[in-house]
Amino acid sequence: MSSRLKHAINNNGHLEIGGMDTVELAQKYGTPLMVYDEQAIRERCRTFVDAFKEKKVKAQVAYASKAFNCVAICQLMEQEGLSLDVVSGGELYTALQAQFPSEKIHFHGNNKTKDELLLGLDAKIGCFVVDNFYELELLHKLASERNQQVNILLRISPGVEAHTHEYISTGQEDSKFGFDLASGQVKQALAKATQLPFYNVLGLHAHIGSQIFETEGFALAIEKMAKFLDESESELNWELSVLNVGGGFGIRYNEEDKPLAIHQYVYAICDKVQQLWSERNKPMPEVWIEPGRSIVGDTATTLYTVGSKKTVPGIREYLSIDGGMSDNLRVALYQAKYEAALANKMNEANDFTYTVAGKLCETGDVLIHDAQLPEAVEDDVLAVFCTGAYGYSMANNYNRMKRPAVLFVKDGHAQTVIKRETYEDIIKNDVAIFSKVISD
Ligand SMILES: Cc1ncc(COP(=O)(O)O)c(C=O)c1O
Ligand SMILES: N[C@@H](CCCC[NH3+])C(=O)O
Repeated sequence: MSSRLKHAINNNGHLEIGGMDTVELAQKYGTPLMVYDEQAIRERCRTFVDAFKEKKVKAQVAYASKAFNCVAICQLMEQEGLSLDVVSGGELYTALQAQFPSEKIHFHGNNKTKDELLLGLDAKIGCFVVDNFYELELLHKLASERNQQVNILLRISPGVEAHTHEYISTGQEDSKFGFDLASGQVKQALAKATQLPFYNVLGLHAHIGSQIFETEGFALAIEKMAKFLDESESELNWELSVLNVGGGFGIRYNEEDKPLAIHQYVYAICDKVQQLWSERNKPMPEVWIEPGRSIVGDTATTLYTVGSKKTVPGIREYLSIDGGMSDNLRVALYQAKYEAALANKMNEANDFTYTVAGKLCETGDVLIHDAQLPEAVEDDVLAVFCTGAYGYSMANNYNRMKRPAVLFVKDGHAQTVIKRETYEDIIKNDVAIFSKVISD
């Protein structure tokens, strides 16, 4: 299969990641196991940052931590000099526990609760991305009660539909996110926000969707924002200093996916802003972006152990593994397609076709529909590639499954960054309704 990704294979014919034999990792740490190539994450971060430097555009690259959030990844992002996008109290709390610099945290969400807003205010985070009129009022009320000045961006819904799965497209008019541009809500919100004394309105934010393979959608959203600013900046006596164009840069999960290189997305965004702002005769704003998937997506591989097989004569052969939709919901949710290999048989021919099924009690719990693999037997190690984004972060305890362990590997060294859940973890919030007295 020439179109497959190239993988490192060691002398034992085993898949290697970060200088580690994945079959040995599976034996030592158990499965399902998520293995992140730490160096690859760092390289993705640097590519984004360097691309802006090459274009000489002042920028903030904020890692969209919803893609994968834990203390270790927040620490890594700080080391790489990135900012952080959070969308909930839980993500914010994790970042703060990791001692991520709060002034580089941006807080998103279409229904941040009062408690979450207070957590952000207490931490003096860098910026709130205000999503709607309710939040515009509420956040200002809370800020004024504390006599605290806050930076905000207004999230707009620019009316640009990214060509992606319906559920991960967010910039269209009919969206739960942001102030609608076409109907005048953005102007109304901006007029209000710029009058409110505890707000420092930095600029606008638009995110058009996820897993995007072209740059036209970003250019269109930027054009729409520039046009809007032409019509409203002077009227409101306000000037935008930050333009946040969100994330959504695509990655290659399988041979159907044809993403651009990271720097091509960044160059296209910078070129468009530079062109329009020079036409507008205005100083360049800071450009902020929020990549999630394109930083971590292709840097992790999930290892599973092969168990039962079932042949449906003349139809298919099921190969079952010890995880499934509890550690990777994306297939059931978006019909996502993944590639896989047998980590212990990397040099064997892929002569067999299997339907890789999870172990959850759900017919739709299939991870790969037609996986081309060597003949698989029990205890083989199945490696599913590109599971780094929205894998662990959407993992769940359906069927009271334990969420997997997560490792960072680098230079022949493995580090646990999230421990495997235990059965004790599974019942830790359960409250018994009576105590059973055991008599002998
Ligand atoms: C507001 C916002 N920013 C950033 C992202 C990150 O997107 P991606 O992981 O596709 O880069 C998302 C998710 O789609 C989002 O909703
Ligand atoms: N969770 C989604 C994308 C949503 C991104 C957040 N707006 C995925 O796995 O592709």
